[in-house]
Amino acid sequence: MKYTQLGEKESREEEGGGQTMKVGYLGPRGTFSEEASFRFFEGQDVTWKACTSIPDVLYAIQEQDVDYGVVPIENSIEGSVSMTIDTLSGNEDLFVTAEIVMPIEQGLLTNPGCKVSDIKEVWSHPQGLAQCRNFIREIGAEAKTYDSTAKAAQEVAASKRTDVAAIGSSWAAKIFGLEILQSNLQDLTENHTRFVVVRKGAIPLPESDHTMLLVTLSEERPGALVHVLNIFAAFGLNLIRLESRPTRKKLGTYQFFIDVEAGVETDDMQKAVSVIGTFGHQVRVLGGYKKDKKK
Ligand SMILES: O=C(O)C(=O)C[C@]1(C(=O)O)C=C[C@@H](O)C=C1
Repeated sequence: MKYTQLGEKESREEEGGGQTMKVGYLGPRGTFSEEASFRFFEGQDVTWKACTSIPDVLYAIQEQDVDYGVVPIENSIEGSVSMTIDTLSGNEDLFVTAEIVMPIEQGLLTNPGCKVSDIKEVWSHPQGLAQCRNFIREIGAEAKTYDSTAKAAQEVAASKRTDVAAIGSSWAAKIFGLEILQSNLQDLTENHTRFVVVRKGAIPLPESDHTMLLVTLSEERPGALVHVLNIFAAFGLNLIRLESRPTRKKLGTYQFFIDVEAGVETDDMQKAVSVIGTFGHQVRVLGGYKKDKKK
């Protein structure tokens, strides 16, 4: 039996399936999240739900309004998308099943008849603004945040103003009838965002080759984190990401997001999780994925 990247058996017909999947993403139409979702679910029978914010995508999964959600988790220029990792860590039911890596090209989107020198404000998602910090400073514009790059584009179009611009995708420009005054605005040409596909409840992920964990140390003492890291090392497990985030319970206390280069189902991975647990540390498997090598 073959499994999909979502951990489901590939042949739905065999099980009398064939039903449409409902997938949520950050809307409105024209976001990078929409493009990532379309790429990942290409060729599958999907009904789409455009949500108004990243947490809304994750809440829609939790409330079973959608079967899957696609959310950005990390950008090569700006780092983690904290809204995603904090909502994931706060909701025990959410489970990561796949990864999508996509190049991000930010454009300056305006109503027709606009010049760069006219622009007083640029509107975008905080990640879009952060990726283009140098450009915004150079033109001396004020930055205004929106829930998504496409929402900003929609608002620029609705305003009909010629002294504001959105930062977003060429796809959003097309949808909202905007001009692309300048392309590739991001501070560095290498600009990739990692998205994850999330569902409610854990499932087997036999094809995964990476595991995402959330570790909370049993106590704050010298060497506690090193102790956990040594357990991974003892099982020969390579860590590709280690990030601390506030627990949001008490100032100065942290939890650790760890990506391990091993499938969720592998023996070493399961043993490492269990050994870490026996020392009183909390380990939650946030999910797993097959590395997206399309980058
Ligand atoms: O606003 C969008 O278009 C999104 O899909 C969100 C998002 C993000 O949060 O990182 C996705 C990719 C880009 O990095 C910029 C914005």
